[in-house]
Amino acid sequence: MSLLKVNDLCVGFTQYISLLRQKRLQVIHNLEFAVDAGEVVAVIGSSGSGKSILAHAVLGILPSNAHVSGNIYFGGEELTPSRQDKLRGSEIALIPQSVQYLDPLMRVGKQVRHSVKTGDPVKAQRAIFGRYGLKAEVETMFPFQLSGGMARRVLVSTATVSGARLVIADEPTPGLDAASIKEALGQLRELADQGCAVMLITHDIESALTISDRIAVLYAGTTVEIANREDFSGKGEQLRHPYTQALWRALPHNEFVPIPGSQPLSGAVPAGCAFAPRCPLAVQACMESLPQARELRDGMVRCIHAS
Ligand SMILES: Nc1ncnc2c1ncn2[C@@H]1O[C@H](COP(=O)(O)OP(=O)(O)OP(=O)(O)O)[C@@H](O)[C@H]1O
Ligand code: NI
Repeated sequence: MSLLKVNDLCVGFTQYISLLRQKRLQVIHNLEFAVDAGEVVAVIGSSGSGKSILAHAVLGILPSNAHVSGNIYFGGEELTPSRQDKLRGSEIALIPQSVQYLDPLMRVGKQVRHSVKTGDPVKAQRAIFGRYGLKAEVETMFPFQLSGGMARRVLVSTATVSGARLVIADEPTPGLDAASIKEALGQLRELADQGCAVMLITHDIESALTISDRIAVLYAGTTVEIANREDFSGKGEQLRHPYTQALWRALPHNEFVPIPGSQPLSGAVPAGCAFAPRCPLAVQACMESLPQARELRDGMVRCIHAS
């Protein structure tokens, strides 16, 4: 049983076109995701594919005009809004994308202590700073006094001291140099090795592959494939979906061939398989209905051609 399981998730936003007219913008539909204790599962997909919205749906921090359907289970039980409120910041922690999430007016030691749920907060904060190589004087600093790398370590410390069972890292590496990327990813892998479930949201497939056990590939708001790390090898013959194969081939160290066309915008996603207009394998049936999610070779795929 997975610690976190997301089944058939749909998220839409109500938008007002005029004072009296409103419409529903569907940004996630029929999305599947799961992560277990001890695993890192990456969520990859291009900008606008719904990665952050998935994270926010799990955390229960979507804006009030969002409509959510489908099922989210945590520890085998339905993750209701009241459970989300209870578990967020304790059993479920977010490592946010930006260091701007730190309170600019509060000393960072104090911020980290706020997340400690059991035991002595000062002791816990000092121990975690020590583990992440933050010197004793850092606890009295304000966020603006920290380097980018130090600020990120403070964010990871905050998630770690909370004793979370599920850590969601939303784009933890953009703009970092190679050494810092390696460090940030290494910290996530370490959390998983200590028994956490880690959901790693990223654009960067190559980095994701260095630490992830499995990869969920999002396209236009739905999961098109869940693959194992080893499936990303050679020419991508083991990959199940034409989009994942195209992403793999587009990497600089592979064939470096771009995928023609672009991902449809929310609200303009075609019926059927959203990738069909760009897919070399597309046939009439692909345009007609969304392919069922099916298990294939110890993974999942939504494509009628996959075998
Ligand atoms: N509050 C909102 N109201 C309406 N649409 C929204 C809202 N928040 C996000 N969206 C739309 O939902 C879609 C998915 O957004 P999301 O932020 O999850 O993408 P993402 O995959 O995280 O992209 P990125 O890689 O750029 O962070 C986008 O088309 C976005 O414009
Ligand atoms: Ni995002």
